[in-house]
Amino acid sequence: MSNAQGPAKPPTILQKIYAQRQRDVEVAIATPGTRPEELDAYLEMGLAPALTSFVARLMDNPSTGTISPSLSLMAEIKRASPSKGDIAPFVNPARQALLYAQSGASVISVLTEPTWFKGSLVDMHLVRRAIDALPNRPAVLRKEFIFSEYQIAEARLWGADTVLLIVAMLTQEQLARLYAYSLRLGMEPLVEVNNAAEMQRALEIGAKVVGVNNRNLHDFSVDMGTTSGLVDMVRERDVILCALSGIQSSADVQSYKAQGVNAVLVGESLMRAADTKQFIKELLAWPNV
Ligand SMILES: O=C(O)c1ccccc1NCC(=O)[C@H](O)[C@H](O)COP(=O)(O)O
Repeated sequence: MSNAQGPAKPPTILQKIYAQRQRDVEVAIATPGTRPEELDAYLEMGLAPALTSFVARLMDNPSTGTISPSLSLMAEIKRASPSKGDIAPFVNPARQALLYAQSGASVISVLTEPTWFKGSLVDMHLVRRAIDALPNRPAVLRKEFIFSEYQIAEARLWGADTVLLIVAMLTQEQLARLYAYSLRLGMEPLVEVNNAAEMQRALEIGAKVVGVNNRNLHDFSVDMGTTSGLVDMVRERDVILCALSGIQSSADVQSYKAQGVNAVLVGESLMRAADTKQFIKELLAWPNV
């Protein structure tokens, strides 16, 4: 297809995922039992489980209060991805979450997108159930491509403490509206950015937790300097800064720590680790874990 501007560009992976998720949500909202009014009724009945504070949990890790405070870990459950294909398709998310929790993770991120990541709300719910009774349990993040209040209500009902809002996918009006709705349900979102303009948009809505994705979601390229390049924009602000994607070694983590980054989100390298606990021990170098 072409127009006056020349041939139409093929959709990026982010656009493809967004289009598929719109179709998925249309089916869910038309299905008896999961219509929006039913989700609202469950929320009004107080059926969503108790929340833990994402912000408080991110500020707390096994090195908090020591002479060498380090950054916090958001540990991800990731069966597959568009860039890598299958990573750990047969993982038991509940068991993996327990390993993460026992290793000192502050947050457990669960990809719930089914087509490219092979995730689900069932995975997230079972993660929540597995860690629910632990003292000072990690917060649960619904890692999703969110464009509607409906997905945030689903997240809250199925046990999330926070949700991901990807600035690149949303208009500023949508971003502000979804951010406000998430706060109304008691969840401070993780707002994801990939460049200075997106960081500016996140700061404009008053985001308290901002994640810089080192992975460009349009072409899959990973640049670990993406986070470093945006650190100065939040230095004097009351913002928790997180580095997302591509983190594989303690050198990566130490470098972000030195730059003032507060947390790292790690998926693939944790899912591929032969010994998850040992890997986290080496990666984060927290005392007493
Ligand atoms: O991981 C991908 O290939 C991907 C492609 C398109 C959109 C999102 C994608 N990943 C989501 C994430 O942000 C990562 O799962 C997360 O940051 C962890 O990254 P990693 O440690 O590199 O697995």
